[in-house]
Amino acid sequence: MADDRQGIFAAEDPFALLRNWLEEAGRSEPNDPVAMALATVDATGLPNVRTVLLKGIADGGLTFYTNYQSRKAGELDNSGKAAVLFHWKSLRRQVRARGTVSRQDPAASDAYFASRDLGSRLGAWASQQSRPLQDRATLEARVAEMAARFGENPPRPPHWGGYVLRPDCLEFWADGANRLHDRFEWVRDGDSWRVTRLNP
Ligand SMILES: Cc1cc2nc3c(=O)[nH]c(=O)nc-3n(C[C@H](O)[C@H](O)[C@H](O)COP(=O)(O)O)c2cc1C
Ligand SMILES: Cc1ncc(COP(=O)(O)O)c(C=O)c1O
Repeated sequence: MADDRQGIFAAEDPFALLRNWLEEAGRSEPNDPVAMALATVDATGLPNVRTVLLKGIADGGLTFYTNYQSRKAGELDNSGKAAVLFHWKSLRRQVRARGTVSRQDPAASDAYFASRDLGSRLGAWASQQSRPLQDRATLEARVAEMAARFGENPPRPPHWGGYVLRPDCLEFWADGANRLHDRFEWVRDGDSWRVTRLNP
């Protein structure tokens, strides 16, 4: 097969390509260029999806942070699998990735948590993410309680931290005229990647 993967699709590996596209999206998207839809499945196989922010790309993994007692955490821990999707409307491009997922090394989660602003650190203590909440005032009272308990230096809550998604398949898509889009799928093949152009 002729290798016609050039221009915006040219890269040595899919993570370098994703970084390039994220950099472009950072210049053109009005908000949250790192926002990605995170898909999981529940114990019955029913899918679930919500947005999270990508916070790092390293060693073949994509990192995001959340509450370890949330609905998504239950599904991630249970299945060990996930998929993510970026859609940058300003670029008319999308990227998807799927693979295995595991909790991040606690020391790395500590370091990221420490970099967050104080309000968000207290918020992570206060929010029982995905569980019912009686009213807004209850949440605000919990934030005040946590502020009184921890002051300026809250440690990372045991119920909050990172996940690392290690994709074995990523697809890069760019809009084309007449819906004849360009698509390239990268599939892990041992230590390297096999790239296939797909029909639009
Ligand atoms: C742009 C955007 C970014 C978000 N980023 C995160 C995130 O990084 N981590 C997170 O836990 N929730 C994030 N959320 C909230 C989630 O979409 C979701 O509502 C929450 O995590 C609860 O999901 P769950 O009940 O499926 O666990 C974000 C929402 C939006 C719209
Ligand atoms: C509940 C929640 N946790 C985590 C994040 C992302 O991490 P950070 O707040 O550190 O940017 C978001 C971003 O919207 C969020 O809504």
